[in-house]
This record gives sequence, structure tokens and C-alpha cells, in this order.
Amino acid sequence: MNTQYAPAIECRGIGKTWNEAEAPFVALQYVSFEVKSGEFVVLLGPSGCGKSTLLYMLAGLERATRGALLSDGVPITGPSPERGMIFQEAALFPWLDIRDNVAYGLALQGVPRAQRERRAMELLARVGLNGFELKRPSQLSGGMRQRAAMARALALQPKVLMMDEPFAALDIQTRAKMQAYLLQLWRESGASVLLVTHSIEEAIGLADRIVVFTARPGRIKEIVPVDLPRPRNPRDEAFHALHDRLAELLADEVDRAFAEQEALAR
Ligand SMILES: Nc1ncnc2c1ncn2[C@@H]1O[C@H](COP(=O)(O)OP(=O)(O)OP(=O)(O)O)[C@@H](O)[C@H]1O
Repeated sequence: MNTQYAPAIECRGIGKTWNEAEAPFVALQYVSFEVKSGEFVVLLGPSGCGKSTLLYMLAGLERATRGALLSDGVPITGPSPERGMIFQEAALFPWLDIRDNVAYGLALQGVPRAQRERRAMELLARVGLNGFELKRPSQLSGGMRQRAAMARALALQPKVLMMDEPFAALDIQTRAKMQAYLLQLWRESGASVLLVTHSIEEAIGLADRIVVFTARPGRIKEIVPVDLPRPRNPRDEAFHALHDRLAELLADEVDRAFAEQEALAR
């Protein structure tokens, strides 16, 4: 297959049913979209619609029950250094300093110590953590830990960076700063980004395109392009208009998701 012009990521008719044999629980249905090379795509949808499940499948950590997931035109069968993953809480090793955390994947790839430490130091400087290289994760703030996690993911020069609500645990000011860092790293790295969020504002602030999901079973409701110049200002009229439109698209879905969760709790 000529994979030269294949999208960085492609979901073709994806479905995911948990516990299919005994008590099937359909999480996702008929999900088809692609992420182009260098594109920033955000997955937005109500709680429980399957956004994280989809990201885990693309990371190669879960299998789809239907359809095909491709990376650069090649079926995804497991995790790969070409697809980096960042979670809501930075998953750093607590016993290593952050330089060694960032260099960890390079060590696994057999990169010599001096070279990987140099690369880790460069990346930590890029995310504004110079001077903190020898600290343990517990000695850093949440935002700093998340920047270290970004540096660690970027160390392996992934083609796609996948992020599951990476800033949800941070306060609003730190969140805004982290979004700016992310945009800068995205531009410099040339990687594609696929980011999950609940926040309409975050989605508009970051994305080239927003994939809006329905309540469970998660299907694509609409794919919304964001044609606003960056940096984007939430006070701009065009930002507001898009916010209203997305809020309207999501309103019924959030109600449905809430009703379902209440019913399940009974
Ligand atoms: N391992 C699992 N086994 C069974 N059901 C699961 C499993 N993981 C997730 N689910 C269910 O699949 C559905 C989708 O979950 P998922 O976490 O992907 O949703 P989400 O859109 O990321 O939600 P949130 O925004 O609240 O994080 C949910 O109903 C969830 O309870």
C-alpha cells in the first residue's frame, strides 16, 4: 500500500461493545473520521460517550469490536512510539527525576546515556522546566508535571500526540498557560494532535477541527471546522458564535447522558 499520503490517523466504521458475549454494552457506533498529518483535532462530547475509549483504541491499548483503525495507512495492532499518549494526571515515574522520566523511552530504545540526557534537557527547557531537571515529580506542581509529561511524550518524536483531558485537573490560569505551551509545541514538532476535552472553550481555543459526539452509544454528531486565526480570543465575536453553536449541538446530548447515568445509578 502506498502510505505516503495516508492520513496520520483514520477511523473507519469503528464500534466498541463492552462485554459483548454476556451483557453487551455499546460504547461507540459507526465512528469514521481522519486526522491529517500536522492537524489538531479535538474530540468533544458528553460524559460516557466513549471519547477515552476511542483514544485508548487509537493508542493500541484497547481493541475495537468493529471497523478499522489505521495510522499512516497501517492497521493499529498495539502501542507504538509513533503515537504518544498523555493522560489527565501526568503518569510519571515517582522514583525518577524528571530528566530521567523524559529520557526513559529513549533508554528503552538504546539511546546512549549522554545523548538521551542532552535530549531530555533540551525538551525540558522547551517546556519551561530548566532548573527543575533533577527534581522528582512530587516536588513539582500539577502544571509542571503535565509539562514534563509533554516533554516525555515528545522525546520519542511521535507523529501523533494523543491527550485525554490533559488539563482537566489544573486551575484555570495554569490551564490557559498549558494550552499556549501545547500550541507552541504542536507547531514546532509538526505532529498531529488528538485531544479529548469536555470544555467547549478549550476545543475552540485549540482545534483545527472539532469532532462532536452524541451521548452513548457515541456516534459522530458533526465535525466542526474552526477557521479562526490563532491565538484565539474567547472575547471575540466569532469565538462566541462558535461557542453558542457547539453548546447547542451538545445540549441534548448532555441531557441524554445525564438521564442515562441517573437511570444506571438506580
Ligand atoms: N473497561 C470497561 N468495561 C466496561 N465498560 C467500560 C469500560 N471502560 C469504559 N466503559 C464504559 O464505556 C462508556 C464510555 O466510556 P469512556 O470513558 O470512553 O467515555 P468518555 O466519553 O471518555 O467519558 P468521560 O468524559 O466521562 O471521561 C462508559 O459508559 C463507560 O462506563
